Amino acid sequence: MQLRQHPDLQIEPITIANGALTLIHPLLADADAAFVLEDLTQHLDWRQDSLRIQGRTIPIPRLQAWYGEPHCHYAYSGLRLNPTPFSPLLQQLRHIASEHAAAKFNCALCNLYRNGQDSVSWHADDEPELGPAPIIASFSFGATRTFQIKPKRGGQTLAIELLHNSLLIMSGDMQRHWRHQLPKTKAPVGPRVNLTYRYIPAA
Ligand SMILES: O=C(O)CCC(=O)C(=O)O
Ligand SMILES: [Fe+2]
Repeated sequence: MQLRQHPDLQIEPITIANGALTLIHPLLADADAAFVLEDLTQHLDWRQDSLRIQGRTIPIPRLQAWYGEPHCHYAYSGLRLNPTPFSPLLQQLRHIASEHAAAKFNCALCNLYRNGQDSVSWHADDEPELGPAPIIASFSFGATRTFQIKPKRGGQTLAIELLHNSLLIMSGDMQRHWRHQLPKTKAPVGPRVNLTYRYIPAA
């Protein structure tokens, strides 16, 4: 299936100091976005990973999957993930991400937030293998969740609502100067799929 762009696609630059953020919504034609949500929820290689913290094994509060080219090993908080090759659908989304971000991508970290108790805590995607100023293209499908960012050196937290069928592009010095998180919520929310496309050069 060939994904179609939404006829009312809007591109909104979000001004922040020391970094760049662009939010695109609505991204895909409504029926295509519904198909993508269903397909990714059903068919990605979702895994429950755990972290070892002070000798204890803690399941991370979301399911994850790691896709990309064979050299794209990804070390994340003590996990080392081997990539699954992109499916045709993930290839198409990679292409859409590349067009909007004017950048190439060769891997994608996928997150499934099953409900409001799933989350990702404060971090920056500043691993050395991503380079000094990584461009990250982050798709959202499913439940609306709040994405928060705050400057590493302290200051106010900003909140951005990530709606179904949106694409958030983080670039410039964003990962160097800011952290981000997706907090838990007590509100009753359904599942949300997030895909973050990244680029890791071959060694
Ligand atoms: O779910 C999101 O919108 C953010 C995910 C994220 O920050 C990450 O995977 O690095
Ligand atoms: Fe992140």
